[in-house]
Amino acid sequence: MKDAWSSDEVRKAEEPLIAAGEPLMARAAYALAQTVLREVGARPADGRAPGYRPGRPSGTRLRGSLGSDGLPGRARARARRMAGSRGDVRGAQALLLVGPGNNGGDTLFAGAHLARRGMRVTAVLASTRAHEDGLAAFRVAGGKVLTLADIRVPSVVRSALESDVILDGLVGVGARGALRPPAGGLVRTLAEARETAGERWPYTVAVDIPSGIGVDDGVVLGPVLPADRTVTFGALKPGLLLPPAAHLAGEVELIDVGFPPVSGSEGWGAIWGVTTGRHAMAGTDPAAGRVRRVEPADVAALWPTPSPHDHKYTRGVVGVIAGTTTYPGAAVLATSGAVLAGPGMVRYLGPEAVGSRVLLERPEVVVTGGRVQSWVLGPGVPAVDPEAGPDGDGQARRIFGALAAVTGVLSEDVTGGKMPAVIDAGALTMLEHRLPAWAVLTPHAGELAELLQGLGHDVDRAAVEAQPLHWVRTAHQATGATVLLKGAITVVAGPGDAYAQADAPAWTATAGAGDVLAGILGTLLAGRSADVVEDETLAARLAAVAVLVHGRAAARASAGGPVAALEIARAVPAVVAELLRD
Ligand SMILES: NC(=O)C1=CN([C@@H]2O[C@H](COP(=O)(O)OP(=O)(O)OC[C@H]3O[C@@H](n4cnc5c(N)ncnc54)[C@H](O)[C@@H]3O)[C@@H](O)[C@H]2O)[C@@H](O)CC1
Ligand SMILES: Nc1ncnc2c1ncn2[C@@H]1O[C@H](COP(=O)(O)OP(=O)(O)O)[C@@H](O)[C@H]1O
Ligand SMILES: [K+]
Repeated sequence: MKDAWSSDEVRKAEEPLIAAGEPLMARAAYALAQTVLREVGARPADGRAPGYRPGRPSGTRLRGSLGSDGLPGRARARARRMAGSRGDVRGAQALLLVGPGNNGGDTLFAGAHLARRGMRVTAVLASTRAHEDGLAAFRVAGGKVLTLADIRVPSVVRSALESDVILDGLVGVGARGALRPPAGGLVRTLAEARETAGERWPYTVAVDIPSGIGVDDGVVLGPVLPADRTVTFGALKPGLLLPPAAHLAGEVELIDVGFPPVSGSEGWGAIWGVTTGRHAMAGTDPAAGRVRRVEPADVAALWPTPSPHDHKYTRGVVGVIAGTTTYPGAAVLATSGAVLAGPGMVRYLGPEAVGSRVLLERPEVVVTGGRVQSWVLGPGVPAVDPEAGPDGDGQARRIFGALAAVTGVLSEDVTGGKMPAVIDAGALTMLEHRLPAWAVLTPHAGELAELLQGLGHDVDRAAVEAQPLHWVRTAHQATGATVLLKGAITVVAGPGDAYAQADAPAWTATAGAGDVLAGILGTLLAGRSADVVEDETLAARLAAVAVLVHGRAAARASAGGPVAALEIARAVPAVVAELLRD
């Protein structure tokens, strides 16, 4: 599990370490410089750093821990390797964008390392203030210092285009709001120049965060220079995991500067004396949990893996109400996703003609009613038209019945107990009662905007995409349900922690992929139905696991090319097997 720390949390972690005289900035700057030396040293003969591809997906890679001398272990090993190819970086050019705070300080100290290794390094100070010791060290090492006030933006752009690498050290966790002038104007112009330059633009490294992103909520309120790599210190920040900001961070490299290790809420509680697992944090709601990302290594502990004592009914039965005679494909895709994620059984409820098509693809599906341990409601079922009333071959009527069980309107004697559910597509327009956290809404941005409009919020698709965490949390609070907002980075929030998953290739944006996801999640909820009802934070975690498995299945089926939704479902068993084995 990857955990992001809010800017306040980072400060609280730094305070005692700084008070104890730990050289945090020296470690940060050293590791940053090693990264730059590695990237510049590996550049091809044409002078461009490798790996720059506009729009390539972001990922997160963790660095090694600190060595006994307080320096990051792997970075040290790299430094020795670099010594053999020292000439590689000599004469290469670096441009530093330097702000007034410690983020600028990190950048100046890193620039001093680069200059000592023979690089030609220029720092552009965006403010009248700069980190004094950093500036002194940079000057002593032979770095050239310019101020934005003296040289003006067009000359910085020219200098950028002549450089091999740019370091963005304007603001870090001390940032508040969009970048203000003159830094804002500089970054806007550089971002435009990058668009024009394409592949000719130098390798760009963001120091701690890309300056201008919302550190704690991932919003992008103004200009940001997209980075190829972000070297972040101590802990990940929510804005490096959350859309839209995470799309601007490139590859994220986490440098251990000596913060205490944290794994999950327990470790966190131990550090801060918090025992509830809930804590003031990132994002917009101080009562909400942290921002996290489920990783492949987390899946085995959460996946409902059968034991020798199980039979099909103990493993969980998924009930799918999806598809109509007009949209039969969604029924095939949702049941396929459910079956191939490995439940005890899948029941399908719907028009006979659709059931027959489901059976052609998946003969394992049972097309009669009966007890289920989770519902998958709505894929391929049209939105309810208030004028015309329920329709869709009786699917809306069936969904209203299932929702009555999920919301607790029907007595448990009738329903057989509390019932988790995936509520997708047309079923999102049929919500009449408050939902439990073990009901998971799975809208895309347009559907979430419509849902929120129905709840009285003035919001459209673009607004949801601009502030996904905020609106997902708002929808959770308004409905009670766990909410999963689908996208290139899928955001999930329920009671407690939120999750931001970036597992799928862009080819996944294809009709029917969401239906498969609904089926996979249905199987997870059925397999762990008792647990999700017991622990109201579990549905969000399982939803994040479903997104991870779905994304990896899409990547496997795509193999870098186009992918059809049914092929995503077909790739699920191999992906799950691999995740359970590792
Ligand atoms: N505290 C420490 O010892 C360490 C801090 N570290 C670095 O220090 C950074 C935090 O440093 P600071 O707290 O000094 O803050 P920053 O350097 O992130 O930024 C604060 C400065 O930027 C200005 N600023 C804030 N918002 C702005 C905006 N929207 N537009 C333009 N200017 C804006 C502020 O007026 C202030 O002068 C981290 O991100 C990290 O890079 C690292 O060196 C690790 C150790
Ligand atoms: N740019 C993208 N990159 C990766 N995955 C994406 C992207 N856009 C959408 N997705 C994923 O594709 C799926 C599309 O689902 P959805 O919009 O519900 O389509 P449908 O209703 O046709 O099944 C979701 O899992 C979503 O997270
Ligand atoms: K920065």
